[in-house]
Amino acid sequence: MAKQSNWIAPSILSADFAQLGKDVKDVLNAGADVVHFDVMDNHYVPNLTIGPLVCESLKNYMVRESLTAPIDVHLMVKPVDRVIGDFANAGADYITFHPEASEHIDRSLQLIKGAGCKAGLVFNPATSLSYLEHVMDKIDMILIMSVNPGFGGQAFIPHALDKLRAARQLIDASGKDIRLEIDGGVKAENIAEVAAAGCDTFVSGSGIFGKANAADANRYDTIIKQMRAELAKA
Ligand SMILES: O=C(CO)[C@H](O)[C@H](O)COP(=O)(O)O
Ligand SMILES: [Fe+2]
Repeated sequence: MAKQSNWIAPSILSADFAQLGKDVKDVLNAGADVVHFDVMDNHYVPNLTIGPLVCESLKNYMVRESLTAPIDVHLMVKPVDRVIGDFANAGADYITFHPEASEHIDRSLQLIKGAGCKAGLVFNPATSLSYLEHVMDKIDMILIMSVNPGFGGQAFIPHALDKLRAARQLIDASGKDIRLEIDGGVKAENIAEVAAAGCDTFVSGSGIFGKANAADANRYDTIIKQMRAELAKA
């Protein structure tokens, strides 16, 4: 299966939550493709962020503003299953979870698909891709973490590039349309190298929102253009 089109996925973890709708609208209008929505529970990871209520508000706002980008919910929660329906009802398009956080990975995937969402597994820097062995036919996305989960603004762990290459081989061998996403420390400076390793979906939080001047409605144009230009080189 050929690599899918490149998607830039701003992580709203680094947005201004006091004006979340506006930040999302402006970054999508600048050319971003997906809204990456980080859910942290202060249990699976040592940080606490946002839940289905915020997802629903954001989805409703996006519908009102005719913004059609998918919402990509990255669950960093344990247990996983109880919140799947809540996020599906709140408008999630993709729901990904960490296999270590689920007692029954196949059941969690079934719950996500049964709720009408696309499903994916997330791999921490030290988590083996072997969790994929029996579920390749049930997933739509593989997310490789290039930082340990829990915080934005961390440095990219280079070993993630080897993991991307290995995941790309598995996807190509499966012949399935599975997106390969990276998350953590992605910036305009390293996005081409990440793409060359086989990635097609690029989460970036501080690399996008950290660069902006809050007063300027076109504040994300330059960084998104720069990322696209780098991707064109890969
Ligand atoms: O899942 C995450 C952290 O667990 C975030 O999506 C990620 O850290 C994005 O932030 P940055 O691009 O600043 O590293
Ligand atoms: Fe994330």
